[in-house]
Amino acid sequence: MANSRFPVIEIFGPTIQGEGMVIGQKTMFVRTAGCDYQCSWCDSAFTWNGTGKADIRMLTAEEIEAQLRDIGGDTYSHVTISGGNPALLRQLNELIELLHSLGISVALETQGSIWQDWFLQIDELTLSPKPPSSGMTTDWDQLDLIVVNLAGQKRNFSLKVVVFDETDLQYAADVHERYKQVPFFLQAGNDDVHEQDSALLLNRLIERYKWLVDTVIASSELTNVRVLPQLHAWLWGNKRGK
Ligand SMILES: C[S@@+](CC[C@H](N)C(=O)[O-])C[C@H]1O[C@@H](n2cnc3c(N)ncnc32)[C@H](O)[C@@H]1O
Ligand SMILES: Nc1nc2[nH]cc(C(=O)O)c2c(=O)[nH]1
Ligand code: SF4
Ligand SMILES: [Mg+2]
Repeated sequence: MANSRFPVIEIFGPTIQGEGMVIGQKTMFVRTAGCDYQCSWCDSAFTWNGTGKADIRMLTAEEIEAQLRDIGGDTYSHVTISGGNPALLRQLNELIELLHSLGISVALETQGSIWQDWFLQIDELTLSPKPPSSGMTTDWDQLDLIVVNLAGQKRNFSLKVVVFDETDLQYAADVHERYKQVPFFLQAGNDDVHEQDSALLLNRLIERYKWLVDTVIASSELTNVRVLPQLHAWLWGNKRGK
């Protein structure tokens, strides 16, 4: 009987996947607490900075699935696990296997800092290494290991780098060059994760996305890439649980 408990900070949806390789996919979200990074511009800092502590529930896979069903009823067949860094959770295969047994596909968002064997069970895995503006340092050996393991098993995975400035763009080009065979996504950074005026924020997000699109169009290093915004932030601003 699988009965590990996982630190869950929010379960929400159905919504649409706002980012990356399955953008637009109707999905539920399970957001776990805790992260081994502290990105300067993290739009989910409540998962690791203590401000979301009161919302954390230690749930088993069965309890998570029951809450997904309570909230989403029969309106979903896809679940995205995000965080924080869900790769901190060694037994998460218990949740993945339960969801798979119910015919539900599972996507995952992680920064590529920690490997878990259950990565091989994820249907759509996004690795999002962090550029210099985040203040974080990439562990290239670890990221190499993760990419080699996933590519070696022909898993469905991609790389997604959030870009705020020219230095981040060069980092993105370096990541893409290092892992040329991996589907590559660039994402415009939201540089005001506290703005509550959604109209004001939208103008800013469109402007940042346009800058990134124009810059990538002009780039000779970034050719076989896709450039995306965070669609959920365009629709719902910095609102949590969307
Ligand atoms: C909140 S993180 C959680 C999963 C994992 N820790 C990671 O970073 O991949 C999910 C995604 O949101 C992106 N993200 C976080 N803050 C952002 C921001 N201010 N602007 C754009 N993307 C952001 C991350 O780069 C990552 O791709
Ligand atoms: N709609 C929606 N799409 C997302 N894609 C990645 C997200 C994340 O926080 O990992 C996210 C999120 O928080 N909301
Ligand atoms: S790795 Fe992800 S969750 Fe962790 S601080 Fe960075 S953006 Fe936030
Ligand atoms: Mg998010």
